[in-house]
Amino acid sequence: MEEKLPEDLANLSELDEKSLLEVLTGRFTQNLIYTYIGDILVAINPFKYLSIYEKEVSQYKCHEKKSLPPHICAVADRAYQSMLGRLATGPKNQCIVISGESGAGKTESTKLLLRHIMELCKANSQLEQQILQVNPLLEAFGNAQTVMNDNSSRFGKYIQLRFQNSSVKGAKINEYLLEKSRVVHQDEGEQNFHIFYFMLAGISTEDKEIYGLLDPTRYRYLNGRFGKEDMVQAWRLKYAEVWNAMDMVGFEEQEKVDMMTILAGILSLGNIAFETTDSDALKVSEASRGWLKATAGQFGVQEEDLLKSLTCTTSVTRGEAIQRLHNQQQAEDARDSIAKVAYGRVFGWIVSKVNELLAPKVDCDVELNEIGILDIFGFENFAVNRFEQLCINLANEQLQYFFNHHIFLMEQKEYKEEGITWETITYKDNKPILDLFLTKPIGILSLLDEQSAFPQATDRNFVDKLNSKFKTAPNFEVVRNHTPLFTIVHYAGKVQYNASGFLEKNRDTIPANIRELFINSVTPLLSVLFAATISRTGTLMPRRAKLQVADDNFNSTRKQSVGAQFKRSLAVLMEKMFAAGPHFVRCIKPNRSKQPDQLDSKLVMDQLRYNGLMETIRIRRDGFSWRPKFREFAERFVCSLSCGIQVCLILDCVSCCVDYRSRICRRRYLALLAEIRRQRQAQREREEREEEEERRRQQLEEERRRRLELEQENRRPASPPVPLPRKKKPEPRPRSVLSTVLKAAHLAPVPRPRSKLFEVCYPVKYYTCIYEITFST
Ligand SMILES: Nc1ncnc2c1ncn2[C@@H]1O[C@H](COP(=O)(O)OP(=O)(O)OP(=O)(O)O)[C@@H](O)[C@H]1O
Repeated sequence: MEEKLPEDLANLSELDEKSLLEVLTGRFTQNLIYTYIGDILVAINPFKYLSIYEKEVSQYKCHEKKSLPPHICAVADRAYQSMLGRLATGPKNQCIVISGESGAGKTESTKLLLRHIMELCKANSQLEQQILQVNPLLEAFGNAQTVMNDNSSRFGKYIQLRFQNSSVKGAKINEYLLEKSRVVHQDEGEQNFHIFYFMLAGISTEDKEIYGLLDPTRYRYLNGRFGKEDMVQAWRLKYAEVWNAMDMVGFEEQEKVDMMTILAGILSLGNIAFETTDSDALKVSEASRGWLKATAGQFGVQEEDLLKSLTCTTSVTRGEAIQRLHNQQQAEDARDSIAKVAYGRVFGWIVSKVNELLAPKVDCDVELNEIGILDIFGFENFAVNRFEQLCINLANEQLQYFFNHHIFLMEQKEYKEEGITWETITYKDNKPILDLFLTKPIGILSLLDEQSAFPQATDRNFVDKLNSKFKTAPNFEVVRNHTPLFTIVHYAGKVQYNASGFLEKNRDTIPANIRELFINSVTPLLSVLFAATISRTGTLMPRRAKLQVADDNFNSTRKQSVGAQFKRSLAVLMEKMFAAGPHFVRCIKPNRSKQPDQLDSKLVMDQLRYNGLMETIRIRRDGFSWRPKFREFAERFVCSLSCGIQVCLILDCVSCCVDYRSRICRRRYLALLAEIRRQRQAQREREEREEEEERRRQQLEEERRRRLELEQENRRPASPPVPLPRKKKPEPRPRSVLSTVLKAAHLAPVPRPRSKLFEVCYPVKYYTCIYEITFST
């Protein structure tokens, strides 16, 4: 019989790495890939089909956490119910953060979450189908085969699902940092973006001719390699799926044709090679003359203009156009940067089209709640780490900070507020690393921007600046080398960065002559893409092209650097996430060879360690890891009392710490009652005093009136009048009994609309639950 292993690591009796691994390995062997740490889900990638996503997932609907085995659908259910306000009160918007290294299963988890949320809101309308079906399109253009993962997302995404009450009304996709450099270069064992292979495999012979496509092995940007027949067959099916998705998203025929033509143009462009002549001039090699002609045709521009934009740069200084001839390296860089920009813009445009389609069609005054799902690249540490890795690792630092904030800071703050004796848990606070990156004016990104603004500055200058500013910083290490290297000690380990190309990638400018060339292209989509502006967060904003000349605003407005755009987009993302109720899924990769039923203990332990999961287990184990639903909790522990004011107070009695908690609870409750009684007694006494004084005043008034009458009758001069006692100013009343009581009990009132029967509900934050006290008078 199979051993019953704990479903929640917070319940482990022994907390050491050995027992932790034993439980995870044991569960993995039994195909139990999901395990809880309190309310956090750990998911180990099975690398094989499991039948746990079939009919039984329908049980994960308003389910009690303890009644069903841990599952990704439980996270979807919890987020959905919280968004509807059916669980403990808190922010209505929810966010699910999925993290893990490449190939750990983030994207699969995202798809499962989306699918289950659609299931929960009984989605079968067109919109819900569209939300699920845009995935193949995004994956085709944004994913690629890497050594870590055959279907690796080469961009980060935050999907915001928007709901009106329980039904989904729209969605928005925010994309982050598409790895554009993959278009022109892939490391050994890796491929270009899927779409190139899908297109070459799936396109008909007739269309191949129309788009000017040749044998796939002839393209340098594909490393001259293509797939075996079974692979090609799978790509063919994928191509049909992408084409369907484009129809469904609402791409016009012309747009689809243009898109394919641009992709074909990118492939041809990659084959243009340059050589120097005897006179040191640069020219396109004889062998690639045909490729130049093909590219110009596919991009809808003149061949000579394309050649000029590759071999020289034109800049305008004081009204005078100055031409600078490129050397061979510069011409190759210009070629590659056109390919990267064109591809990046096609991708940005697809995302904007998808967002247009999925935008909520409701009045703007309708309040929509949101569930956001963040699927973003994991921490990266390669043999050579470049600008892209720096940005990716910065994003991961930011996410780790968000995780720490919720799991350690907020949790321990709450215990402190509740007066629970608590041994502080130390954890790796990565705020200093974030400061190292983001502080103005001397954070790494600010210094990079500063150097990028100097045309003469080099990557070496940038690293020298870093060395001089941060040589004593604890998370920075100077590397003495002729290549511009530096090391950052990240939360997940040391990463050495090679700064070659940092300034150019950060500037990411398109020379004005290239932009002008493409704006004037006869391929309408290309023209729109190059006329588009880029928002401060790096989002492409397509607009109608000006067909004659590039508009000068582009050059005059200060373009944001890639680093600044990324920093801003992270800040916007964090703002949204900090305002939402968080849910965490930590994906773990069991082995590097992507094999089922194999678990490499060291690899798993490393991931647990750098994700901070050991500390998380401790805090969840020693703390209050179980946060029951309000209804579930109320059914078990409700008690009702009444005494003049009806007080319905629901007390917390979770099995652990029961005595301690109930004593504290009772003490507070008695103090609350005593305060109510004291206030009422004081009020009664005050009213009695006021009544007595009023009676005395009326008596004196009566006496005085009678004396005056008597004096008038006797026609004698009146004696001096008896002064009337002054009407006393009423004693200041307390604001109200309730407000004083609530103040004494440290509670905050929540205003509710007044009704005939005055009723106010007060949320009482107590340990890990939110309760309601209802006072009715
Ligand atoms: N729950 C699962 N069941 C079966 N297979 C899975 C599951 N999760 C992941 N896989 C397998 O692992 C592969 C990698 O997963 P996925 O693409 O989700 O990783 P990732 O963390 O998103 O990686 P990257 O950061 O590179 O995009 C999938 O293509 C799939 O084959």
